[in-house]
Amino acid sequence: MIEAWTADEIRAAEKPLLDAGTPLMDRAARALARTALADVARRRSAGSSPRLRLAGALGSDGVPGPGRVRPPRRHGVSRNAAHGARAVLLVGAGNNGGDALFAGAHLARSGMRVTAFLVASAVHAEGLAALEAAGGEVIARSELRVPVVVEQVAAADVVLDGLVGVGSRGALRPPSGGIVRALVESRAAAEATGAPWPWVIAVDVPSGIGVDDGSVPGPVLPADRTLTFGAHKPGLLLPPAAHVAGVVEVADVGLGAAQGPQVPGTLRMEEADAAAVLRVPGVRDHKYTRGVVGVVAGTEKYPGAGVLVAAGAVRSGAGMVRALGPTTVTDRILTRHPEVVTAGGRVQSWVLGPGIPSDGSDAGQDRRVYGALAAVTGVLDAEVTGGVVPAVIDAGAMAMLEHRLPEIAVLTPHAGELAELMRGLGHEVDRADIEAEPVRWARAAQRATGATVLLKGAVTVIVGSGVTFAQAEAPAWLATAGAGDVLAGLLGTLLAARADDVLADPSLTSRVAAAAVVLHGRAGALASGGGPVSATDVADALPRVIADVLAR
Ligand SMILES: NC(=O)C1=CN([C@@H]2O[C@H](COP(=O)(O)OP(=O)(O)OC[C@H]3O[C@@H](n4cnc5c(N)ncnc54)[C@H](O)[C@@H]3O)[C@@H](O)[C@H]2O)[C@@H](O)CC1
Ligand SMILES: Nc1ncnc2c1ncn2[C@@H]1O[C@H](COP(=O)(O)OP(=O)(O)O)[C@@H](O)[C@H]1O
Ligand SMILES: [K+]
Repeated sequence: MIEAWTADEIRAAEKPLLDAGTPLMDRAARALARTALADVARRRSAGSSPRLRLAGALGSDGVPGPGRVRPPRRHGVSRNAAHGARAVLLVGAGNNGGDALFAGAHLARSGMRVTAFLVASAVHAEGLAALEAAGGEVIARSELRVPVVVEQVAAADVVLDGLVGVGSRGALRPPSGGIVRALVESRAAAEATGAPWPWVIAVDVPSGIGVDDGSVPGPVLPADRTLTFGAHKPGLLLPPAAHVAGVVEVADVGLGAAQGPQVPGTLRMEEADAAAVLRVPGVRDHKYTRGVVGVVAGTEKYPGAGVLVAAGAVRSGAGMVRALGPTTVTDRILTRHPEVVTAGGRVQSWVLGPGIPSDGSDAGQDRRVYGALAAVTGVLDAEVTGGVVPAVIDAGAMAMLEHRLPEIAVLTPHAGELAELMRGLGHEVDRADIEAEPVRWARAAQRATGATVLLKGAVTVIVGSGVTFAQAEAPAWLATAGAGDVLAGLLGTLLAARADDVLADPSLTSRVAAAAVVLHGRAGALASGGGPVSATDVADALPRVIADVLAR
């Protein structure tokens, strides 16, 4: 599990070390210089075409990549390959600028041509002296001209963004904001024309992101790599800031795991954590102990949603799937999945709403959803409903909520659906507002409804009470019709398998939901293999992904 530490938690962890004289900045700067040297050497030895230069930060759809966490490959590159390369340092007033200056001094001593642009009249004095002593060029705040910065950056091999780190508050102020805005424009022009653009390394965080909340309140220079110190910060995991962080790597400066937050608020689940959520059947199990998933999905208008939910549930190992609906839907489900049962009966989880429009055009499906919701919320007697069970509430079912939901209910909107849900709760929001501040709105929905909220996107966020998971394993190819239906079925299966545990400890729900998102993203990646993927392919890849995750 990746645990992110807030700015305050980082400061609290640093304090005793700094008081004891631990050279944290020295460690940070050395790690930064090592990374910059290795990146420049690797790119030079690979021979960087303009396309290659941008490949680190851009996804296939042209949107900066989701900040995947993977270690850099450093072995086998010669440091001499960086000799004569140009580095530009963007240096702010605080310790973040200090890191960049000290790292720049190392780079200059390694033979790189280093230019530092100071955006404040007073910067880290020792760092500045170190850079000057190493022969770096320094452009003072009073001499700063935006076109010159843009020109130098465009001609550089590597840029270290040290404008602001965990001391950041709000959008970048002048002159940093103006410089970064101009650089973002220049980068876009370079991308359009295929002109070269340097490798950008963010020092600790891309300057200008909301370190604790993942917001992007103003201009931010997208990084190819973020070298963050001590621990991840929430903004490196959460969208939209995660999209401008590039590849995130943690430099161990010796903060020590013991001094982190007691209860980390922002997490990223890894494969081993997802494996721990799965319930593997044993000799004493039969289909009912493994969990029955009840599905109310699909209508005459959208029958495929029922088929895809069933596929997600069956292929992820449900003991049994019960699909309820009109025969136009259930016949199609049976044709594709003869193992599905279409008679009513007890279930351990519900999947409600995919393919059911909120226009009331299928009264039968609406009635089934209302009945199941009554079981989830417990408003009807257990004798009638068969008892409270966890649920996935998707698409049309999200428009049918009449009561406050328990945490064992998972709402699974995409941004458009969350906007609709929040408008129904009296908020003036549209899809763009949700996309600009997905975490804020997912948390607002969690508070307003009581449910666990799983907001789908390139980075999917799962909000339970007091915890947010941010998962980024899905390739952009997964943005295809029906992929969300497969996720709903998969999550239904995981909830049914862990229904007793989830009922005993509802806070487990967000963990189960995050595991489903991990498996779904992995299945999308496996089925895609770098190319297009259909929702059916994703469901078909689930058995292999689950086996792989369990085997690790
Ligand atoms: N505390 C330590 O000893 C260590 C800190 N480290 C570095 O120090 C950083 C934190 O240093 P600081 O606490 O000095 O804070 P920062 O360097 O992040 O920022 C502080 C400065 O930025 C300005 N600032 C804040 N918001 C701004 C905005 N929106 N626009 C423009 N300027 C803005 C402030 O006025 C202040 O001058 C970390 O991110 C990390 O890079 C590392 O060296 C490791 C050790
Ligand atoms: N840019 C993207 N990169 C990766 N995954 C994405 C991206 N956009 C959407 N997704 C994922 O694709 C799936 C789409 O689901 P959804 O919008 O519900 O589609 P549908 O309702 O047609 O099934 C979700 O799992 C979502 O997280
Ligand atoms: K920075």
